[in-house]
Amino acid sequence: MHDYQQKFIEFAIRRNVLRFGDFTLKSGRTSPYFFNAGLFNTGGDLLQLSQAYAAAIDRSGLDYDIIFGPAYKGIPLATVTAMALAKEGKSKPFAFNRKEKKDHGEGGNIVGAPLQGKVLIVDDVITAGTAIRESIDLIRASGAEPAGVLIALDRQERGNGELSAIQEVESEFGIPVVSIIRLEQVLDYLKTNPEFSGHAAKVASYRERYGV
Ligand SMILES: O=P(O)(O)OC[C@H]1O[C@H](OP(=O)(O)OP(=O)(O)O)[C@H](O)[C@@H]1O
Ligand SMILES: O=C(O)c1cc(=O)[nH]c(=O)[nH]1
Repeated sequence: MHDYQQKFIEFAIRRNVLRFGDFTLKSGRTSPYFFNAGLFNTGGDLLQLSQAYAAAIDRSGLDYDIIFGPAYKGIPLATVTAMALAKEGKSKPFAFNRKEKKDHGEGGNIVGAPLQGKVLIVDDVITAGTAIRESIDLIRASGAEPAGVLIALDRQERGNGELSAIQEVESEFGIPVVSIIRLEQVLDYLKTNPEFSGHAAKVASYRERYGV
C-alpha cells in the first residue's frame, strides 16, 4: 500500500466517512462497511480531499476536456477537484447534473459548462456501476464522450456478471477507472491495525460473497 493510500484511509476513518456496521446499498446488497463522502463536511476536509483527487488525476495521466460530477455527492467532489487543479495551473471546465429536470429559468438538467469533448466523471464510489452508467448516458445524450472515471474508493464488487463493476465499465465503454484506494487496501489496513482488526472478518466475508 502506498503512503498516500494509508493516509487517505486514516483520513476517511477519522472523519467517520469510512464506517463499519450494517448498511443497505443502492444495489440492495447489505454491506459491513460504508463510505459516506458526505461526511467530508468542512472546508478543511474538502481542501484535503480535493488535493487527493487532483493528485490521482495527475498520477493517472488521463486526457480530458471537462470534469463532470454526478448528483448528488459527485457535485462537490467535481467542484473542489476543479479548484485544486486550477491551483496547480490546470484549470478545466466543470459541470454537474440535477436529479430532477428543471422546467423554468434556464431549464434542463445539466448545470455548469456545456458537456463537450472528453468528459472525466468524478464520484465517490462505484458499487454495481448504476450511477456511472447513468452519467455516461447523460454525457452521450449531450453529444460528448466519456474519457474516464475517478473515484475515491473502488469497492471491488461484481457488477451484473462475474467481472467487477469497474471492469465492466472499462471494457464496455473503453475508458479507464481510477481510484485513490481499493477495498483490498482497506482490508489490509483493518488486519494490521488492532483497533480495527475486529471488523476484518466481516468485510472479508462480504468480499468473498460479492467481490472479485
Ligand atoms: O455503483 P452504484 O451501485 O450505482 O453505487 C454507487 C453510487 O451510489 C451512491 O450514489 P446515490 O445515487 O445513492 O446517491 P447520492 O445522491 O447520495 O450521491 C454513490 O454516491 C455512487 O454514486
Ligand atoms: O453502493 C452504494 O450505494 C454506496 C456504497 C458506499 O460505500 N457509499 C455510498 O455512498 N454508496
